[in-house]
Amino acid sequence: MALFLSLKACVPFIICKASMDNRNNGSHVLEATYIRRAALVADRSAGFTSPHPNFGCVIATGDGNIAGEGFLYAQGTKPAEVQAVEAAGELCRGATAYLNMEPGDCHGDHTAVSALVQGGITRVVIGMRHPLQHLRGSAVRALRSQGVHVDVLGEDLRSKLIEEARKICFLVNAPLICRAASRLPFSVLKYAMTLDGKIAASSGHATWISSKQSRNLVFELRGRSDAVIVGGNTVRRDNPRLTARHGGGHMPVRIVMSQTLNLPEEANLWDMSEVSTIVVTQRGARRSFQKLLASKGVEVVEFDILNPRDVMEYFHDRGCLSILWECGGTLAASAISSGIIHKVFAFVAPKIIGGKSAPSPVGDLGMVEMSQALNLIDVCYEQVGPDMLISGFLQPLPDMTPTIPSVDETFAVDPTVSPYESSIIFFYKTWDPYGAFSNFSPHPIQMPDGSGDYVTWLSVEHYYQAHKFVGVNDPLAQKCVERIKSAKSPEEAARIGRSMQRQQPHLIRSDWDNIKIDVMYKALKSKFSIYPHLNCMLVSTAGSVLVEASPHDLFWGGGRDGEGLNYLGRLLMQLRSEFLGESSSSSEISCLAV
Ligand SMILES: NC(=O)C1=CN([C@@H]2O[C@H](COP(=O)(O)OP(=O)(O)OC[C@H]3O[C@@H](n4cnc5c(N)ncnc54)[C@H](OP(=O)(O)O)[C@@H]3O)[C@@H](O)[C@H]2O)C=CC1
Ligand SMILES: Nc1c(N[C@@H]2O[C@H](COP(=O)(O)O)[C@@H](O)[C@H]2O)[nH]c(=O)[nH]c1=O
Repeated sequence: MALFLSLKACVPFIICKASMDNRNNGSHVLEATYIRRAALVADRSAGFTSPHPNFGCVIATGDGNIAGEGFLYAQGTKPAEVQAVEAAGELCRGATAYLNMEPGDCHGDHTAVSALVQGGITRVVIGMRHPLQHLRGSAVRALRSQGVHVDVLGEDLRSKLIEEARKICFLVNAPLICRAASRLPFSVLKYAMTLDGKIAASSGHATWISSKQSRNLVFELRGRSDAVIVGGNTVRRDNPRLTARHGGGHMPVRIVMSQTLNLPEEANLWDMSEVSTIVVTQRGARRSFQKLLASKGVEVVEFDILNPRDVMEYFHDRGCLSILWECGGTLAASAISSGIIHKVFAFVAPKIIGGKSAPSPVGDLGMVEMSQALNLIDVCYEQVGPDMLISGFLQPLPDMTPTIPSVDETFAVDPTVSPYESSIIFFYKTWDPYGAFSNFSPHPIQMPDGSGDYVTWLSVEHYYQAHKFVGVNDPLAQKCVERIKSAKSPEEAARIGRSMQRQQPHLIRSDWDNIKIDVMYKALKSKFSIYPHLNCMLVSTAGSVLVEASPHDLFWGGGRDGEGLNYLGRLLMQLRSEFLGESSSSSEISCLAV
């Protein structure tokens, strides 16, 4: 089938036994191979069951053999991980489990996690985190807390091969990702056209443009969808059945969009014996015809203004993950203009029909220059019988990588940030728009000293640097504290602190690595509590990810390419959350500690 074909093109069918050496040579051959396989395995239920989150699990032993596999057949059936562990039996001990997606602990019972832990799996490699916010990160945390080593692609493992494998994981769960990110079902526009770009002759006759092989593939595409949708004119012209005759099991619901309800009284789509049909229409349209449809068992849903976006939002709320649009060019143009089409499958038949008025796949989009054309992304070309299938995305799948690399989830630190949040506020130099977030900003703070008296520090940086040496029983360390405290500028304080740390590492307090986050947190809390305008500025960024754009500080900053841990940004987000009254317990602070 089409999506499947695209996957097949990317994934070797026969996964060879890969040697363990591959794992250590940095190229991630083994990880990429087995994750791709897990994604393919995850895809096996497609067409048989209603679209659902696709999970696959592959268990590989230390010598590179596959010991067990499993996939989630349908919601509510045995999890992929449980099946794979059962299949692998004793071979699970010390083995690695490859999962295309983080298990979704929907019911709080951690079935998948428990199966892996009890089976004796010591390492889990995960293709992508769960896209649903309330499940995201939960299984990763649970596995790690039980001593299982977890590597998430794109976070803990990065390379070209890993990127390609991740992409396949995204493809396998594209509908879920879209649904989670946009609250719309994943919409695929499919059409068959002649080589001269017509979807019918000028008479409207269209059977058939594409070959039998292509049409069989369309049945499979339908089987992978929750619903197939056409416009009123296609019903009038083609009298389609829109059933999935692919020998699978799943049949999509059929949806007709018609404003006028000027539809035939007898039509294949009103035959509800195999599968049901829903007609969506404009409020008040042809009430008598609505009654006729109702008498045949066809559900009619009225919209105030019938447009593709409202219809898709409605079907999202009815639980649809994926919709196949098989309409003509009029409705296709309207759907594309509304921005709800994610992917296109175009079957191009080597035929020429001509005809000035013969319809084309997409009607008017209001574009006048080629520079306005929509460019497809991740385009695949596959030959299907005599036809060529060209597929690609009209909009990129939302990136599931945490916006900042995280030991834990940003969301856990600050619930105002959505995992799909694209808005990032970078700060670094004090003169930048959000420069006041920098520790070098000239905002003195008052902090209690050892005896509880409040002492003024010229900046957060002064306080932080000095505390590397506070409490160390050495006169030189005490001298360092004084020197840093009286440094004229934050830069000077940083310079003294860093050079003393390099030159005299024995002067650094022994617990520094454990307490440095807490030291910074206290200083920041003071700064953003003392200055109301700073507090307002911080709170005003709610919902955005804060990243200290330091290219070289990979602990406090985000690094040049996002490789830094961005602890300063995280602490600020945590503080922001606290100021906003969001719950943020002290345990969250300690969970930030590396
Ligand atoms: N080769 C192929 O892949 C395909 C070919 N075809 C061919 O295409 C031709 C029909 O194309 P076309 O007329 O474009 O048919 P469409 O399937 O695009 O139907 C258009 C109709 O959709 C309804 N509609 C409801 N809401 C909207 C909206 N917001 N925007 C636009 N339309 C809306 C209207 O129905 P109403 O008038 O009832 O209110 C409108 O007339 C036929 O000849 C058919 O054989 C069709 C599908 C696929
Ligand atoms: N003509 C044409 C297609 N047309 C689409 O298929 C519908 C008919 O489906 P069914 O009645 O179930 O066989 C029709 O209304 C239109 O949506 N599809 C294709 O793959 N290739 C073709 O050449």
